[in-house]
Amino acid sequence: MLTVSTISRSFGEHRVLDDVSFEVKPGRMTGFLGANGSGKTTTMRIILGVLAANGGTVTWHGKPVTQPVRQRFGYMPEERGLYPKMKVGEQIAWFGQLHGLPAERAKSNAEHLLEQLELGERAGDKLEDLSLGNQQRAQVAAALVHDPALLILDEPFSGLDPIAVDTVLRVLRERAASGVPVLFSSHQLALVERLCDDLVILSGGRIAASGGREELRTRYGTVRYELVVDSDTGWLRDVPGVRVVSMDGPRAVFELAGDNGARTDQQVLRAALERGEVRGFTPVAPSLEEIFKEAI
Ligand SMILES: Nc1ncnc2c1ncn2[C@@H]1O[C@H](COP(=O)(O)OP(=O)(O)OP(=O)(O)O)[C@@H](O)[C@H]1O
Repeated sequence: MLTVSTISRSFGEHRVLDDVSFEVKPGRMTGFLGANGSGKTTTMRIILGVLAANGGTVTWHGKPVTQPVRQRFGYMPEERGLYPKMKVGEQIAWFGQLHGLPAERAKSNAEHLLEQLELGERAGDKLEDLSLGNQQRAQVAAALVHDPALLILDEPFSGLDPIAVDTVLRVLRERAASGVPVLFSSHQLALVERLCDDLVILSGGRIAASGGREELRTRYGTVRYELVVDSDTGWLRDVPGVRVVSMDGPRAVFELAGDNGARTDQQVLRAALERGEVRGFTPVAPSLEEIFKEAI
């Protein structure tokens, strides 16, 4: 497990990170969210030792992160760092060797990864001859080629089409399932919602929220209910304590005012049944977008 404890960092007078603590757990995909400039990349650089913290610690399985430990981390930086003129396959294998793999193993890992990322046929091409999306897949391969014990990925899905997102996602999930903690930043909330187990949300350099996705759903965001009846739902507007979010004939989405929702939702259901047939009555969990807006 990676543990970030009370790290802080300033650039001049600007305090960019303030008392940031969170964990990245084995076998889990952790989404790292925050508005532009909230400090995600700075945090990742500190984890990787590219940048020093002004205070706080980063530990791996409870011990300080030393250079040999860091060598086993996989990092996809924000500023993509592959060589445009070098052939993709050779380049990925070379990155494996840089991280300490023997040449043969680096080569076979590179071949396997490029196949998995559906880039196998482009292994002999120069990086600059690939489309931007395919270059991005090659970046993912470079971060994974040495079978890292931890993965830190800065915006791995930006600029990928939906098919490529699924391909990269499959590869990352496989690594997570084998026990590797994965931390990735993204601005694509719908995507994060679909694929992460845990979330860390930064706001202005501080932790705004962190924890399991489902746990955050119950902690943040207001539960809504969807009611579907045979006739019209217009009467809902006159029920005290009910705030209608949207209404379309027989279908309405509403929230309950106050914290006594458990009883009141049943009262609304009974009121609906008194008026006729009820076809659906379902709590609607808040979306990650709602959680994000509420947390920051
Ligand atoms: N080397 C630096 N010198 C001065 N300021 C810096 C430096 N690196 C980062 N910053 C500042 O720190 C703040 C946080 O930047 P950071 O790149 O960590 O944010 P981010 O959450 O990754 O943003 P984005 O989502 O836009 O990538 C920004 O205000 C940025 O300008």
